[in-house]
Amino acid sequence: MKLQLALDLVNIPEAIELVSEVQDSIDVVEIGTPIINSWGHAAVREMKKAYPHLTVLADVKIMDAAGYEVQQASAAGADIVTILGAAEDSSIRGAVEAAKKEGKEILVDMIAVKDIETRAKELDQLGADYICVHTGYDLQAEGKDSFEDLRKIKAVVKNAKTAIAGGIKLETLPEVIKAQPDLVIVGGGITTKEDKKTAAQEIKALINKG
Ligand SMILES: O=C(CO)[C@H](O)[C@H](O)COP(=O)(O)O
Repeated sequence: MKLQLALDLVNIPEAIELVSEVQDSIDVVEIGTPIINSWGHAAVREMKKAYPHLTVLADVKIMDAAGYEVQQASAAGADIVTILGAAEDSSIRGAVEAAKKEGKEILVDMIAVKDIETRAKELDQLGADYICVHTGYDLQAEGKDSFEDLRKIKAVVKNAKTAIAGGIKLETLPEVIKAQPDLVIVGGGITTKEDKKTAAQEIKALINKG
């Protein structure tokens, strides 16, 4: 199990500064959608330049023109690029093809997908590298989580790696670990803490215990 730090509500210098505190505990650093919407691919480029040893994920949440979008994010330095599970199959195929060509990976975000099991099976066949269950901020505010969805996709996915995102913190991590995803994505569970280094270390230690 790997740990991905999601950076959403910071600017580029703040993102780079924050990673300096936690880099020893994380495997992947995510440039979140709000950062990319505000500052573009420059955020991906700057992060990769600052931490070439870290895997950088660009959370561009692609919905269309997938091959082009993957190629642009890859050129900026992204190692993993996200696309929405609700996108057309042809877009998923385009994203997977473009990523393969660049030696990158695709993470499919299942946010707002209603029939998680059926779509996860299809995405697995279409060659997704990761399939990620995700409770976005708006549903987190209604008290929802993705633990049950993770168990559902784990039961049907044969080739892709699995991931989970959305409101995960130290207290809820044991529930996540039980389902054994390949990638655990944590944003606020680290970034909102006064002592981010310790928060990341504690989360990583629990993940390493498995
Ligand atoms: O993609 C996202 C929101 O759309 C976030 O990056 C993801 O939900 C992880 O952040 P948090 O742990 O704070 O929920």
